[in-house]
Amino acid sequence: MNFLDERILNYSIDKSSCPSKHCDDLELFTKENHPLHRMLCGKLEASLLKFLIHLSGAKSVLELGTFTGYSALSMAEALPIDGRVTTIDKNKKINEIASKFWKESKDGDKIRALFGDGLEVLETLDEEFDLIFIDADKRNYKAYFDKCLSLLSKSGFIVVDNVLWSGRVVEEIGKELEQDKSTEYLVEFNNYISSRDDLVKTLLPIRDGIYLIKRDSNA
Ligand SMILES: C[S@@+](CC[C@H](N)C(=O)[O-])C[C@H]1O[C@@H](n2cnc3c(N)ncnc32)[C@H](O)[C@@H]1O
Repeated sequence: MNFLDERILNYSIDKSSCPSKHCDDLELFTKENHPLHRMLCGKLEASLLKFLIHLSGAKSVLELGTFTGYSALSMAEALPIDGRVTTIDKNKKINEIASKFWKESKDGDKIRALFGDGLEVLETLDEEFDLIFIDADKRNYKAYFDKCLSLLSKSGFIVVDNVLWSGRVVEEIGKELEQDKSTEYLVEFNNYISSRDDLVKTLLPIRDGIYLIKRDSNA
């Protein structure tokens, strides 16, 4: 869900540095060919991810939830030549779309795709990441976060998508909107993050809610 009026969203996109035409083609292809295209992070969030990479000088990015490879390619475009995006997804089939578009992009060879259950694949990694983008199943958000924190470089940060879950996180359980399991996981996750004094965090009501989190170096 977008919390912004569509005209304001489009105006913001128009005034931002957005992913390339190649990413636009991938986004369009996904919209025309995949029933779950709403899972795409979209232009404005991709623009924010790119900006954060430029701002922080991140070189090593980890993503949980590749889908058709849109956010991975957007982030790869912002990385220096020796930068790398490692992206994990359990669904190898959708990844065929990602691979096709990545191969056609000059930035595609910065992307390494790993397949399997997110938590299991995370256990196999023993390197540090400057930016970690969590955008997979909501059930495992807390477990992903805890593991990802241990893989973060000293000045690294974590971006977590969909934390407002179309606004359901503020609905009272049993009232108006039927609370689904994912809402419960997200409410728990958001409470967990906000309760931790060792973290600096800001929750942005952009698109479906984006949590930016890093260790508090003063704590
Ligand atoms: C919201 S989509 C990712 C969208 C992508 N980041 C983008 O913006 O283009 C979520 C992805 O998480 C993957 N996923 C769900 N559960 C998973 C799990 N347990 N392990 C790994 N990937 C998982 C799904 O297959 C899906 O492709």
